[in-house]
Amino acid sequence: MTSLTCKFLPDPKTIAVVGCPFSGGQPKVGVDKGPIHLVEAGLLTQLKELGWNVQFDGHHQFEEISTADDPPIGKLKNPRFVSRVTKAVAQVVGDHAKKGQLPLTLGGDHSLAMGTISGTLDTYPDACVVWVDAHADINTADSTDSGNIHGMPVSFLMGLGSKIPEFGWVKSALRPDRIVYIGLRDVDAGEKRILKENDIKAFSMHEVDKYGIGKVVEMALDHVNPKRDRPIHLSFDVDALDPSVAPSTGTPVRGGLTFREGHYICEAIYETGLLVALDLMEVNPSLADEESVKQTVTVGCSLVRSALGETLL
Ligand SMILES: NC(=[NH2+])NCCC[C@H](N)C(=O)O
Ligand SMILES: [Mn+2]
Ligand SMILES: [Mn+2]
Repeated sequence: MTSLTCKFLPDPKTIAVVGCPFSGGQPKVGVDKGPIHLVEAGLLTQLKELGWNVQFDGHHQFEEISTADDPPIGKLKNPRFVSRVTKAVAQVVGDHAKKGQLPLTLGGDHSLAMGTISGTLDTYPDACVVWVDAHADINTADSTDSGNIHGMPVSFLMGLGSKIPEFGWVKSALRPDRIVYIGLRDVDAGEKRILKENDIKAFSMHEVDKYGIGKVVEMALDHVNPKRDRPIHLSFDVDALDPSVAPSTGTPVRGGLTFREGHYICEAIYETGLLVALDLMEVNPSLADEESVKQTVTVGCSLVRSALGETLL
């Protein structure tokens, strides 16, 4: 058994698995089945084998807070449902973090990160976020074309754009200099402007090609965590990986991270000993054939293991 290094967590080191079968932040059915497939693939046992105490309260049921009457607010789709679900997730993640546990949130679509990161920052105001994704997910209510809220959680967390009363519970707790992106390659024109205006650090696939993943992760951490003393929230959208590696996801974009580049990021974050929360989002087992689903779920489990202490040697 390995000895787990996580400076902010008391012994026994405990993971609280937060299963979030939720798809309201985007239009494709099936992403709500992601967490069920990840757990059924044996993820909880795999984490126990790494030496973690694993607590799983079952998948959260959000049906009771869904609402039949949820017309768009401006362009935003399912705004009330997304707000209620992410608010509940913020509470659960925050409660686990305050108990000294490491919340592992299994999505579900990436709008859930509005909740997970709120819960983290509520517990660790000094935390920084490493966001691994093909997309920046920083559209505002004004800049979005699609109206899909999974493309907007970062702007909501920063308090950018027009205020939507329904999301009034979200504090503007995320500072632009406390997030760094890795893997971007499909960023909307409005998002590019928002990233520039707010001076947000991003390492796109161009930088991954240019410097290599080792250097990129080092530069990313130098930016958000120069003294390596802040807690880290890692939010991993599986579509950061190339579609040849993780095909079953709602918005695949070619030219993504290789299998090893994705795992390297997770390993390097674990090695800091500063990880306090982890999201794995956007696994959609209803898209693609059976073999591709299995491949995507398997790679999702192994990314999580890498971020939680699995080493190659
Ligand atoms: N979490 C994701 N997969 N996000 C994709 C977002 C795509 C696009 N930028 C949008 O705002 O609709
Ligand atoms: Mn994405
Ligand atoms: Mn995303």
